[in-house]
Amino acid sequence: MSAKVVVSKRRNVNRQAIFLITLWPFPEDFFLSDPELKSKVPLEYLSHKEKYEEAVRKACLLFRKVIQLQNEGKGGMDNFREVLGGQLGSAILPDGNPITLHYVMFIPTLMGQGTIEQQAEWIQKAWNCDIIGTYAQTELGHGTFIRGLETVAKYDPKTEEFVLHSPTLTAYKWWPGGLGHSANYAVVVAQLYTQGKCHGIHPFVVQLRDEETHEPLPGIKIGEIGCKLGMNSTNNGYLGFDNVRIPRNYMLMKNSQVLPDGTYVKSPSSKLTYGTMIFVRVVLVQDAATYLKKASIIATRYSAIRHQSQIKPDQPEPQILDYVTQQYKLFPNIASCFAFQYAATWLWDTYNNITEELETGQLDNLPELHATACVLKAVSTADAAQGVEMLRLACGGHGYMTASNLPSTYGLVTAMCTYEGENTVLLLQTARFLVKMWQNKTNVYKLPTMKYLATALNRATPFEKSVEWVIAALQKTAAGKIDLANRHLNERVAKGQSYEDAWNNTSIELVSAAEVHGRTIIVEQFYNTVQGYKSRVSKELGTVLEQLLQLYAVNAALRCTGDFLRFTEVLGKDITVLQTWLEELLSQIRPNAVGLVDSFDMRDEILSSALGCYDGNVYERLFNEAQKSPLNAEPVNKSYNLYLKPFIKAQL
Ligand SMILES: Cc1cc2nc3c(=O)[nH]c(=O)nc-3n(C[C@H](O)[C@H](O)[C@H](O)COP(=O)(O)OP(=O)(O)OC[C@H]3O[C@@H](n4cnc5c(N)ncnc54)[C@H](O)[C@@H]3O)c2cc1C
Repeated sequence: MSAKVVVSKRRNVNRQAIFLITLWPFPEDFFLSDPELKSKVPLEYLSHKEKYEEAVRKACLLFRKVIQLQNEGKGGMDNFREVLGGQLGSAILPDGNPITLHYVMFIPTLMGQGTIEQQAEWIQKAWNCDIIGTYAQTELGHGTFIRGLETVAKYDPKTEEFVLHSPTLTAYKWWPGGLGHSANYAVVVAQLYTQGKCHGIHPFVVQLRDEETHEPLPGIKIGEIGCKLGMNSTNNGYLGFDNVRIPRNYMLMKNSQVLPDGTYVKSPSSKLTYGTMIFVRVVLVQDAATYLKKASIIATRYSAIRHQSQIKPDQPEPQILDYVTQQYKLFPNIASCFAFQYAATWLWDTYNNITEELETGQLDNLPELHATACVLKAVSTADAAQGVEMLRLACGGHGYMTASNLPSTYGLVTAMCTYEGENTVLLLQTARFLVKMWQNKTNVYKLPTMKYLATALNRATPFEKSVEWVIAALQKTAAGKIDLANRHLNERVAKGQSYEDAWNNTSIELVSAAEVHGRTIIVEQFYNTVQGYKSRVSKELGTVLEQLLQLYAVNAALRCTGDFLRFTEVLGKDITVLQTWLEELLSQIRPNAVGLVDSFDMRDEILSSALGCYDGNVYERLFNEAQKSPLNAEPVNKSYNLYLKPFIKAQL
């Protein structure tokens, strides 16, 4: 039953060089060679409960090993990032990790919003995993509109305690990862009342379960929310409070405070509370790149193995990779992997620089960072989700198999479009900042990602076949769309609509303007990165990176031809040139396609895909995976005698 095939045409790319550009070293073997981190039965054959129990077992072992590495001085925070992210993390826990929120949200919120004393009290315990936390913000009735949250924290100066209460069913917390049965603490976001006045939402540390028995504490109503499209081991939970009392100093008070007598002291800037959310959005851009890389490797390698139909009647079936429509499904996604990777790296550096400024009280660049993180999170996760689905379709029927790992990768990636800010809502937030900047253009000159707005609209952009032209045309289009949306907004207000109604009525255009702005940033960062690399890498590698950059740019241009025709000098004949350019690039990239995805350097254990393995033994692996179905453990299933036989043999 062997169908040994060697994936061809791997030689043309300097694999090592791209690897150095895109990844950092990590002791994967330490994790992947541990038999205890492998599942004995494929997860899909377990019950919901068994899946959760298996995920907790593995998650505990995983973090124990990370802590062991830390104690041995091998690696730092990167180790956590790796086991929580889309590579090793999703390989070992393909349906989600019930402890992720502890590291991704609970600890960062303590660090970002706790006072020095609160950090001293909580962070060591959290790092040691003496307590396991989650972040409980979303409620059954409200997610996006956090000001509408209903959970109440009322201060009682007599006992110096807050009383947490869920006044309605819709006030129940709903969604937090690990909340169901894993965490024993949570940062809970609730409406703060003191001295008879509501001061809006604030974060509180709340103990949910007994530290020994893990039983829910009195007044805590807690459970898991049930099955989802994906991430079925993340143990997303619900939580209600029945007048639960916590000490005053359990409110995280780095920014706002409640004094013992109940006096409320306001935060110097409401923007300071954005920190954790921005951090996670920045990280998600990297995750979008990682998941898309995974799907691109699987689909591209499979396309080199799969032979189907005929291009010419007298010739053998070609590799499906030779069909141009197949190349169009695969290669723009490969280019997107590079684009998102470079955008993620740039955003991470920007985030770190601005966070350092915040520490010195300098808040000037925070709104731009917020707007940029919103738009990049929205565009990269939406494109990655669409890309993974496209890559799944590119694998035909076998892409629909769980064994391809494409369905569960889609489950993980599409969730990112919703959590940490639903994408449309994030685009509207960026649009709000763009409109503000547009209305006061003198400010725009100072902002690195938006200074183009000051001049783009009036700049001539005669068509030429170059990435520089695509960037200029995208900038002009973004500026044109913001200008038009702003005009329509003002016209609606002039006709008597309230600003809020006018905003809502203009929101399709606003979202679209923000999206083009995001694409402009991504192409620009890709361009800057490739220019920077050119002098440092071999000529051949420089050429391949340039081809990928061009492909990403021309594809971005072709995705908005309608807008280009409206807002730039481009003509119908120029679109034909763009189309031909795209086709030329597909054929130039074809010989390097497999080498390029190999350069992402993901091990077979991380891909977890019968279709994507390095050796190309697709059919053998698919067949072996099928043997793991519990139905194949016996030749005749009992349902035959119980139902099928009586049905077939029935004398009607
Ligand atoms: C897998 C997963 C994990 C999660 N983990 C956590 C967690 O750990 N902790 C936590 O607290 N929460 C968590 N969440 C919740 C998540 O943060 C929310 O689902 C998300 O913020 C979206 O809010 P929502 O569900 O209320 O959607 P809604 O806001 O109800 O969105 C529904 C629709 O309404 C639209 N809409 C809403 N507001 C506007 C507006 N102002 N303008 C235009 N359109 C609008 C949206 O675009 C969308 O199309 C998780 C969610 C998922 C799916």
